[in-house]
Amino acid sequence: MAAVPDIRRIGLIGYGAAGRSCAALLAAETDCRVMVLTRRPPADGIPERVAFSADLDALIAWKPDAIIEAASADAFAEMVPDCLDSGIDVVPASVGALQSPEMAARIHAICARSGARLIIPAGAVGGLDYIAAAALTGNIAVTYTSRKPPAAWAGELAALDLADTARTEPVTLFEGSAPEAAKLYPRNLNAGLTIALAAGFERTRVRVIADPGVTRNTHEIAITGAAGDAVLRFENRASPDNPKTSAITALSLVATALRRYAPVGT
Ligand SMILES: NC(=O)C1=CN([C@@H]2O[C@H](COP(=O)(O)OP(=O)(O)OC[C@H]3O[C@@H](n4cnc5c(N)ncnc54)[C@H](O)[C@@H]3O)[C@@H](O)[C@H]2O)C=CC1
Ligand SMILES: O=C([O-])CC(=O)C(=O)O
Repeated sequence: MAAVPDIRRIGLIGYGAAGRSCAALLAAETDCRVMVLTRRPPADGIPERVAFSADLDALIAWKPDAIIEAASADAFAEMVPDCLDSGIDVVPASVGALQSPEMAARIHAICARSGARLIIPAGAVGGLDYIAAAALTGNIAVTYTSRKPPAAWAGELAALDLADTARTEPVTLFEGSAPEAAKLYPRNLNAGLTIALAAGFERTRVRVIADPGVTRNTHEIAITGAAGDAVLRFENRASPDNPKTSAITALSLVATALRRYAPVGT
């Protein structure tokens, strides 16, 4: 591993709920410099040590040590391949973009060629180390259940004419595979695909529930297999700026990006 540089340079794609939190967290590290790629740089409230650009070439030319993607599945498809092709590691929030077999194959080919890594963060959940370890037995079944308050599903419930129903009872929006879930709900099911990457797509089932009985974004992962059984449950506070996104997501993205500098670490 290369020596830790005096100044750590992190790029950031997206300046929405998660992106703003990432920028603030990174700016609090005095030896970090951040360049944010966003279509509309803010006029004020810019944290110290944070610069903005609307141009991917400028971000890549700045030579960040790593880039955090915190924008969307579309932004992932538009920009992450070029970042990796330039030899820059990427920590993506929009992991659901890998539901597309074509995109996954393209990313693998680019990384093999450039030596860069796509480093998948735990994001809104955890326990991926356990799941990946248990999956080595070849005998594992995982059920992931996402329960969020109806506010996190406002647009989707309205489109299905289920907004009134979801005010009083849980509405199951989806049951099936993780890639299908991420394709159908790219802004809400990155966690499902993250778990499936650790467990294996064919071993992971996903349930998605808009639940008026929960106030937090609640994720349950039930694992059964040859190594043992486990149930993991995460009750995440939502980001104040986006009810779909758990606040822990930005913390996970930054922790993952900074972990690459640690000479000793998890
Ligand atoms: N991995 C995980 O566990 C989780 C992942 N996410 C994902 O993280 C990402 C960011 O989430 P939030 O910050 O809550 O979303 P947000 O909607 O609050 O912010 C996204 C920002 O990215 C910008 N953006 C989107 N597409 C773009 C493009 N093609 N080019 C340039 N800018 C673009 C938007 O204008 C917006 O400012 C989303 O893809 C979300 O689904 C969210 C929660 C958990
Ligand atoms: O933030 C969360 O609770 C999970 C989420 O939106 C996702 O997996 O895309």
